Amino acid sequence: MITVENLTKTYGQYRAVDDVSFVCRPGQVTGFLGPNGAGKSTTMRIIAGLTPADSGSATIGGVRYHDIPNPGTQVGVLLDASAQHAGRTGREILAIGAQTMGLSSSRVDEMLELVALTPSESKRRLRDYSLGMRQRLGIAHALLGDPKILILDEPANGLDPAGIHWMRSLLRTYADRGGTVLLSSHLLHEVQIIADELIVIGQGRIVAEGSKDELLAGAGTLVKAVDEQRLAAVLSGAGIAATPAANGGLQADADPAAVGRVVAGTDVVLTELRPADGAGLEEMFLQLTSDTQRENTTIQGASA
Ligand SMILES: Nc1ncnc2c1ncn2[C@@H]1O[C@H](COP(=O)(O)OP(=O)(O)OP(=O)(O)O)[C@@H](O)[C@H]1O
Repeated sequence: MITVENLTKTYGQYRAVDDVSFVCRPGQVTGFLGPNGAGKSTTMRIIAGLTPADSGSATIGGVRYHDIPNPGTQVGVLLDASAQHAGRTGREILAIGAQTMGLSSSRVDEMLELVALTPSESKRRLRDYSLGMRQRLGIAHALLGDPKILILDEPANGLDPAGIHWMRSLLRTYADRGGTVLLSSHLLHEVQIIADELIVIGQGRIVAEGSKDELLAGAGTLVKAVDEQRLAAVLSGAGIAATPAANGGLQADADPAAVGRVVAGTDVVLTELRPADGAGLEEMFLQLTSDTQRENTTIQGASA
């Protein structure tokens, strides 16, 4: 379990992390979302003992990162996939990691296989790796010591669609086996698929947190019909507010069952009816992290 309590970090006059508190639990993937400069990396660096906080605390299993014996066997960290010696080969980087953690060298081959880096790729120098290959190597490095906790900053960055799919199943399996994952990303859709819990940060402050289902529950319904004007009229007649959705159709301010019930007794022919999840997260992200939202009230999910 990762516990962050009232964490604050200031650079000069600028408060990069402002009284941030959250918990990441075993068996769950916690998505850490926020726009550029929101304070995600700084928070993760503090948790991983790389940046000192001004105040507050960050512990892993109740212990500060620096106080964990052989930390790589407890916590896997990937903050910057390029932050390795560029002249070393992928295999050398993993071998040094294994040696430092006192692991058998067979672990290196296991990890290379896990992240699908071929023997010939593993002999190339890091400077010749693509970003996606660096991410794969970084994930291999984070998993080397078989830790129960993973802290990953933008791990999907640079991965191709197959790579993103691969990472998603890897992290899902890891969490389902009881692992704790804290993962930051700009890829809202990706986080939406992968995460159980969401933490949204804007200008150093947490603006929303809770289970994904709770946070998206209020997103309403995406509904499309052959005749959308007629649909809009029917919804409006039933007292359901609806606005045009970004990719066609209407976003109705009611759950799908309520919308379906209203439409069922009319001549409106629906072509789509579903929870407006995708649009919901993006809307929420933009709304909660816009420049004017610094003083916004935190939205708390019940199970946070
Ligand atoms: N060492 C530093 N010195 C001065 N300012 C810093 C330092 N590190 C981070 N900051 C500032 O703190 C703020 C938060 O940065 P941080 O890297 O944590 O954001 P982020 O949410 O990870 O952003 P991104 O998504 O762009 O990576 C930014 O305004 C950044 O400029």
